[in-house]
Amino acid sequence: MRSRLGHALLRAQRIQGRDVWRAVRWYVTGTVAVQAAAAAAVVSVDRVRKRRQPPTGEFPRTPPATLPVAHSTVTTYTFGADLYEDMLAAIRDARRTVYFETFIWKSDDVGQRFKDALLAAARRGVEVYVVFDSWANLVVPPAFQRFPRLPTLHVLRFPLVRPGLLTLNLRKTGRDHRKILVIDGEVSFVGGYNIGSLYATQWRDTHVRVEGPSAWELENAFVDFWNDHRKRRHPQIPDRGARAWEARIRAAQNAPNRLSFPVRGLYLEAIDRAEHRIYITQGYFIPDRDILRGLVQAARRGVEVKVLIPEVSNHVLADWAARAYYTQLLESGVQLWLFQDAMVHAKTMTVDGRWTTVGTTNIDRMSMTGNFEVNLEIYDDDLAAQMEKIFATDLTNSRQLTLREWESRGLLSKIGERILRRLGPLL
Ligand SMILES: O=P(O)(O)OC[C@H](O)CO
Repeated sequence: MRSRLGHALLRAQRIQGRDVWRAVRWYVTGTVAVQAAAAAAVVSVDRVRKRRQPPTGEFPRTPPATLPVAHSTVTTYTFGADLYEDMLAAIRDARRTVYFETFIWKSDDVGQRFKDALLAAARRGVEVYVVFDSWANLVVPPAFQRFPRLPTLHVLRFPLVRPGLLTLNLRKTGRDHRKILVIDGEVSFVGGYNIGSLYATQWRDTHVRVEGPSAWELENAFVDFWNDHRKRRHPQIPDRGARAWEARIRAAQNAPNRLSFPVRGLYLEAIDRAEHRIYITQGYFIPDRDILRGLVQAARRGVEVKVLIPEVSNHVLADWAARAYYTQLLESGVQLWLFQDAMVHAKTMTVDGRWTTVGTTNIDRMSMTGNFEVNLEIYDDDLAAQMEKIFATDLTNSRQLTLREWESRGLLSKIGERILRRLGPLL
């Protein structure tokens, strides 16, 4: 009797277990299908809109400015053509070493000029080290990604497949999202600019050039990455340790292989310290809960918080994922400014006119805790003033999104946002 009851209970449990499992499968499949449909709809509408009304790609420019910072100089760039000319000139002037690292490297005119300049440097005996990300350049013709064999040219294609994704080993995940150029250990560049003709004139981005002892910060960042990821055929670069201990200019490197993500920490710290103002410029702005809370708390304690993002970026899904946070930000008093007519792709922040960061790190999950990134943090009032001047110029090309406008958006948008907000952690 007891065993018959036991069997019946067991069977009932099994049936219930199967039902639960089936319900879970339906829920997951349904959710994914709804998200895929919403994403497809948003992407299609965006394509049509951009075809009908392509962005003009015009925006006010702030000319490059060079300022003394600590014992070095820092030059700010906000227009790609200016930056690329100076980067190419620096490669042409190189005497000993060129370290060049980029996420995207287009095969267009600008990309070809960089390739030619790097090859010319290697041919005249300069040791040239090149790193670029395979995933980011999947659409670039393979022929462009091939280089002649030269004893002074060392090329590292950061691998397409990152095995950690399959083995759940965080150390073996992440894309190389960095953009660095270092010449002879004396001049270095970093910022948001990838390499390509579009970025030369039609995207608003920010890069800096550091000349002097603090150029070492980015040299060291390159050497660390190279030595950690080089193949057996690649020479090791001597890591000479800190030639500059200068606290006013420091590089922070996000490095999944070291389980180290200090750029996120420097953002959180600086936001936490803010007393007067925080100005952020970002191409993709999907803050995690701590950055969001930091900004909300800063605004609530009376800090003027302004976030400048593109009205329409080149990644419409990132735009939609970002919208999930607008209500909370606007309600707490954070100002959202939408850049007009062009993509703004800079990754910068200034706090209280004292502290600046410029680098490659977006405020999104992939950059903050996923990819290899590098940012400079700079404590200097004059540089912060220059960055605030750039920010003010950008605001003249932006419109403020008010809470009232945001709240009056249509029901369809609200539904789309709810569905697409779950993509945030993937971006
Ligand atoms: O990944 P980022 O910030 O360099 O931006 C790259 C662009 O989105 C390319 O589509």
